[in-house]
Amino acid sequence: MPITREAVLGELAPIVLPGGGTLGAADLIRALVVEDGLVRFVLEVADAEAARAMAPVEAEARARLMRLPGVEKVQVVMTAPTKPQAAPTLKVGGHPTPQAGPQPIPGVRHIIAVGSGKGGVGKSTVTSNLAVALARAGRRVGLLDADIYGPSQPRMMGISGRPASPDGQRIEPLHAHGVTVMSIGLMLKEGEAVVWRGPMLMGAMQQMLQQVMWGELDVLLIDLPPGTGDVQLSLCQKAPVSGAIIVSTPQDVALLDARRAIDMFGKLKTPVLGLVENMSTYICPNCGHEAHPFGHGGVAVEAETLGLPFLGELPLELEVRLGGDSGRPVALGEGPTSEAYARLADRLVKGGIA
Ligand SMILES: Nc1ncnc2c1ncn2[C@@H]1O[C@H](COP(=O)(O)OP(=O)(O)OP(=O)(O)O)[C@@H](O)[C@H]1O
Repeated sequence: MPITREAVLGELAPIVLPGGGTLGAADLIRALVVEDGLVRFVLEVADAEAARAMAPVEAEARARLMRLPGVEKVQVVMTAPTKPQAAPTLKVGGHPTPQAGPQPIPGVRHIIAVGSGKGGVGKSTVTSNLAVALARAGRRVGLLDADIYGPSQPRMMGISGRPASPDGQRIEPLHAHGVTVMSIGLMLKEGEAVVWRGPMLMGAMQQMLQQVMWGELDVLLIDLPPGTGDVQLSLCQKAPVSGAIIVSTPQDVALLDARRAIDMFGKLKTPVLGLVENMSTYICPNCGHEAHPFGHGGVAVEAETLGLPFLGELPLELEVRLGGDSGRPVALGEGPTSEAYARLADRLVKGGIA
């Protein structure tokens, strides 16, 4: 049986702290990730001295979790919260400011999150191409790259450079192919985000949503990190997300992961708009032969089983990768893939969500 977050939290909550009280009541667990046999989380402590005092708590947490069936590895990191900055700063990733529930982004009509159960299924490719297809259909489109662990939109959309901030508070997004673009990758030094904890991710998401000057947009697409984690949670808590699109390849394993992602959006009360099958049909550029290297139709069947809309199939095509690597999404041109994206865009527009 897979380990659940609830089981992990249930195991950790009763552990007694050195100064009295319990771990659960003190709310010190951050960035909990439960993935296959691995459980990792951050214990937030006041300072180095508190961290030393917490060593037995950490040991007990490890021991308790290792006794849970299915747990193979436990990673615990203790960190002290960063001190609040005195002046407004453009530093991305500070603690979030208190916010009472999801807050609309002024000027932005719809927010669509693009997620996937696992990495490498083409989520970023789909997001950039869909953004371009929507812009070609006359929509005012924004694209936020929130894939904190592997931001790829600067490369895929062909943008670079640090965004300007005229007043030190608001951030000016960049523009490419008719789309307003912001990537968390443009604000960070390489490798920086990898060490971020839950609250810092929340702060960064809040900044990207509220401090970027998005202007008037019909739709803002958000390229999420793969899987289910703190960024997804922050986004759905901080912004009124109209819905989520789940990208998957036809392979079963990807589908299993996709199901987890769908489940998470359900728990976060974010409607799943539908499933997209990427890397579906392969059309040989030389002879025109159609093949299905990863199987075919699995995502449509899964969508039906789950009672979710199937939004379309996107071919596996060399041009897609070349377009992504050169900063010119294939949806800018003509051909079967571009047409498939135009159909997907049209569906969203006709559905009144883009
Ligand atoms: N339909 C496609 N045809 C050919 N290549 C594709 C297709 N979709 C994606 N790719 C290529 O597959 C690789 C992974 O795609 P991408 O980065 O979009 O995946 P991802 O799901 O966003 O991954 P991650 O979340 O790990 O960043 C890229 O090199 C991309 O160009």
